[in-house]
Amino acid sequence: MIEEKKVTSEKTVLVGVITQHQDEAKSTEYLDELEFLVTTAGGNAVKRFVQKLEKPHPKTFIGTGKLEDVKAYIDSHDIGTVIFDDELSPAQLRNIEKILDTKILDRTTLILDIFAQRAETSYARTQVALAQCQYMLPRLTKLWSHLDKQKGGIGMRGPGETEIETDRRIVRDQIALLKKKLETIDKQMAVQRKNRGKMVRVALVGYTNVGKSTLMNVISKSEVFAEDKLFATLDTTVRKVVIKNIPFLMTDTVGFIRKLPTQLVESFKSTLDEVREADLLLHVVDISHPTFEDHINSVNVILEEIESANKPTLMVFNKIDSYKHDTIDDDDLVTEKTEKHFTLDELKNSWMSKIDDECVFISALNKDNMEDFKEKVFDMVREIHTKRFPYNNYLYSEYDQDGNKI
Ligand SMILES: Nc1nc2c(ncn2[C@@H]2O[C@H](COP(=O)(O)OP(=O)(O)OP(=O)(O)O)[C@@H](O)[C@H]2O)c(=O)[nH]1
Ligand SMILES: [Mg+2]
Repeated sequence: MIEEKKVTSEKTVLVGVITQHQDEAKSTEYLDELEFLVTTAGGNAVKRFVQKLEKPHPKTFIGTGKLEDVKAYIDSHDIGTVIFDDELSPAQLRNIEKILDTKILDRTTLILDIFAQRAETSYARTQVALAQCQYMLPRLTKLWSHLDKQKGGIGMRGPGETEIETDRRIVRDQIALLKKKLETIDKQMAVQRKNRGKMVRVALVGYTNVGKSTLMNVISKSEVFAEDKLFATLDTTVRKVVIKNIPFLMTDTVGFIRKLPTQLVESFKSTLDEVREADLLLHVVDISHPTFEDHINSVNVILEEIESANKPTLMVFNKIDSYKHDTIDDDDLVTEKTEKHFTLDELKNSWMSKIDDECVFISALNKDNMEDFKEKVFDMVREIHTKRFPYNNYLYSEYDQDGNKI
C-alpha cells in the first residue's frame, strides 16, 4: 500500500452479509479487506456484524432486527461510525440512518475517502472530488448535512462541507465545473503523452498491495541506466527503463480493488489512459494472498471495462518468498488435493498450462528470479519495438551486468 497516514483512530463497526453468492469464507475475506481499508483510512474496526440472508435486504441491507442489535452495540460502546461492505442505495442509506442515527459509510465512500486522503496533485484531487459529488448527489439528506457539521473524520473529507450542506443544484453545478476542469487537464495530458514519442510503453497493473511499486523501484534502479522521470504532476509515475539495449517507458499505476466504485473508474479516466495506451501490461499478482485468483479476476474485469483486456500481458506472480501451501496429513478428513495444497512448483506448472499469457514467478522484495523476469520483459518489448522501428532497431549499445559496454 501507499504509506499509511493516521488521521484519527475513529472507532467503527463493520456490517456484512452471507448470501447465496457470498458464502461465509468469502464474507469473512471481504470483511478482512474492509477492515484493512478502515485502517488505511485511519479508523479502527472494533466489531463485525454479519447476517445470513438470501440476498441483501432492499430497504435496510440487513434485517431491521439485526440493525437494532447494531444500534444497541454502538450506543453502549460510544461508536459513531458504521461501515457496510457493499455500496448502499440512496434508499437503504436513508432507512439505515433513520434507525441507527449515526454516520453511515459503505465500501464506496470508504474507498473514495482513502483516495481523497492520498490524492496529492490537483488533478487527482479533482478526480476524487468529482467521484464524491456524483456519489453524493442522489444521497443528499438532511441527516447528512446535520452530521457533517458535528462529525468529521472518515468519509467526510473531500469536496468540503459547504457543498454537502447546500442543495442538489449546487452539487450539480460543482459536478459540471469539475468535469470542465478535468476535460482541460485531460487534453493537456493527452498532448503530454503524445510528446513522449513512440517508445514502447509498459504498464504495471494489479490489485492493490501486490508489489507493483516495489517492482518498479527494483527494475528502474537495478538497471544500467534507468532515468527517474516524472512526466507530469500526476500520481502515476512514469520512468524510462533500459533492459539490455532497448529503452522503454514503464508506468506504475493506481492499484485496483474489488467493487471499485464506478464513479472512480470514470473520473480516473486519464490515469487509466496510461493503461489503455500501454503496449504491454505487466499484471502483478500477490500469490501469497489466499484469494489471489479472485484478485486476478477483479483486475481482469476492470481491464475489460477500460478496453484493455486484449493487450499483450505478462503475468507476474510476485511474493514467492511468502507463498505457503496447505498440507494433507494422514489423519485429515480432507484427502482431496486442491489448489491450496499446491507446492510452488505445482502452482507454477498449473498456471503455465492454464493461461495463454506468458508468466513469471518472482519476489520483488528479495529480487528472486529477476533475471528471468527481465528476460521475458525484454523479449516482449523487443517484439513490439522491432515492429515499430523496423529500420532503427536499437537505440542503445548492449551493456553487461556491471554496466560495461559489450
Ligand atoms: N514478502 C514480500 N513482500 C513484498 C514483495 N513485494 C512487495 N512486497 C510488500 O508488499 C507491500 C506492498 O507493496 P507495494 O509495492 O506498495 O504494492 P503496490 O502494488 O504498489 O500497492 P498499491 O500502490 O497500494 O496498489 C509492501 O509492504 C512491500 O514491501 C515480495 O516479493 N515479497
Ligand atoms: Mg503502488
